[in-house]
Amino acid sequence: MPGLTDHTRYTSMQNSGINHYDLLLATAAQSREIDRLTIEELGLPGETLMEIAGSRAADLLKEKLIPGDSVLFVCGKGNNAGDAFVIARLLTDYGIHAAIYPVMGTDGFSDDAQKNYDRLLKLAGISGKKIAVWQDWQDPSGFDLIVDGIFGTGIDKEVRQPVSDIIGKMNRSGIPVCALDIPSGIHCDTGRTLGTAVRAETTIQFGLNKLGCYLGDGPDCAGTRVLASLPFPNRYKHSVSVRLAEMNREATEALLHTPPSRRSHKYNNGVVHVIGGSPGLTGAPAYTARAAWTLGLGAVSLIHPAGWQTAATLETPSIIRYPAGGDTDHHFTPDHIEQVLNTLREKPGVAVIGPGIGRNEGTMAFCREIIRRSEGPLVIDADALRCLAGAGALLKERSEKGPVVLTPHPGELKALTDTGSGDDSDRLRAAISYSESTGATVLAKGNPVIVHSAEEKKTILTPYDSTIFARAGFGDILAGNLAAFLSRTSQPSRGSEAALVYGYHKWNEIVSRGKPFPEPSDFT
Ligand SMILES: NC(=O)C1=CN([C@@H]2O[C@H](COP(=O)(O)OP(=O)(O)OC[C@H]3O[C@@H](n4cnc5c(N)ncnc54)[C@H](O)[C@@H]3O)[C@@H](O)[C@H]2O)[C@@H](O)CC1
Ligand SMILES: Nc1ncnc2c1ncn2[C@@H]1O[C@H](COP(=O)(O)OP(=O)(O)O)[C@@H](O)[C@H]1O
Ligand SMILES: [K+]
Repeated sequence: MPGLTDHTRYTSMQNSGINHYDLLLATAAQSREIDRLTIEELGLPGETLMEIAGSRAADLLKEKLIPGDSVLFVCGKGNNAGDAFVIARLLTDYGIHAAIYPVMGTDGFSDDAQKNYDRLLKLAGISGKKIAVWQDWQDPSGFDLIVDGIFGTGIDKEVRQPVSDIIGKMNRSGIPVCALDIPSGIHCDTGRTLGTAVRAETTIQFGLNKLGCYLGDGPDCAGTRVLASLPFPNRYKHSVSVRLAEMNREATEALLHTPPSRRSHKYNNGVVHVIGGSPGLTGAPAYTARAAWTLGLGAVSLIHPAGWQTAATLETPSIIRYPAGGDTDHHFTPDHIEQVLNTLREKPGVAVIGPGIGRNEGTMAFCREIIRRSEGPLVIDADALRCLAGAGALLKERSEKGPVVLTPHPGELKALTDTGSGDDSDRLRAAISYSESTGATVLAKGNPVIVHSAEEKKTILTPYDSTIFARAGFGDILAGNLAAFLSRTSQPSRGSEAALVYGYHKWNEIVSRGKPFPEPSDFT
């Protein structure tokens, strides 16, 4: 068999006909509760769900396997093993040579796993097909695929011997692994490795995407992620509040063509003001302003300390400059507050504060006052985020006046929220709790990017590798793009999602034009 190396089918399955529910990312408890409701309230037996899950997965695998191929099923004792037994039965009937390795023995299977183990052996009996049941690990060379049915969402402690040893052998075998639901050893809620974890080429998730396949070690261990649908009523999925960003380019760009609305509030939506700059950091606010301008706004202004005027590399004459203070002012200080607030009031729009602004003490005091006294949509980026340490109350008050989006990278998020180790799961928790306590939307940069809007009670994760943007200047571009999108929508999470998705498609467009490593200036 050719192996599961051709990912196009999986990828296209993931991208085609996406509906909102296919983007949800569930925790283990949410998965269990949705299972429970479907079984107990709707009355669809768990055994039926397992049959559907197994048959969806078998159909996917049949596209990659031909009769005569050999598949090793490595199984635990829970329902994840039950799924594997269903697949083994269906593939055996299709002409695959199956071997089963129950790594923890054959006693104590869950009820549904036991039923399907018995059915598998019965099928072998009635059809005269031989199914090898391994007692110990054997040399797997000669197998075309290993199916990982050891642990699914039910893992609750570190993987120990002998299972950890077997996982190591699976990983070193060189044979492609297809994980069922989640790679065994990955925690469903955090993506953390519980001692050791399967490294799969493909992961077939059942019913709902699993949060752990998108956080921490999850993406590396899961490989290509596929969703096989189960008949869980959508009504039961409403408890899941985390989802993937919708990578729809057309819808994203259409938002840019939404005319500045004269909706509820008085702000002119076609205007962005960028407040930033300090010695040595003149490029950052220029990038931000240009990134906003290229998205078709009515007006973009750059408000900067007057002292660095001559050093600025702006190159876009349409961007209006507002030098603050006099020629000897190289940093923003509290002396500039009234002048800057007057500029913001003259032409209401979206303000971005922070690119290249520096961390000088006077500048921090300036930032706090601008944040406190400005009105309307506000993006707080880069060093301006540092002025918020211990100023949650200020932010809370400000968020009541208009949407505020913070764009911390992991270091800034840590400083803001005092989180622990700072892995993805910590970032997720920190972004949600800081947003909830302050009312601001948090766009936590990193891989994945995590957006949480307290106002909309939504959390969004990027589904692509965002490390492509880990080059100096892309944070500034994102801040400008974000401000432009916020000028077109009153929903901060929608504006944030759109800015991220826009950047991703723009990146691919530049790469497809023959430039392998796009740079920030390509976005302006
Ligand atoms: N019930 C349902 O409606 C469905 C469940 N499905 C499958 O069921 C899976 C969840 O099944 P389960 O809840 O039975 O859990 P798992 O199959 O993930 O396995 C949990 C079992 O392993 C044991 N265990 C957990 N951590 C361990 C460790 N570190 N070392 C040794 N043993 C450990 C537990 O005590 C339990 O017996 C899903 O991931 C999915 O694959 C699917 O069949 C779809 C439908
Ligand atoms: N379109 C995008 N999609 C996903 N992530 C993005 C995008 N644009 C920027 N980023 C994130 O922003 C980070 C860069 O911002 P930052 O670390 O503040 O750097 P800088 O200030 O040097 O520009 C990237 O590592 C990435 O996490
Ligand atoms: K698994």
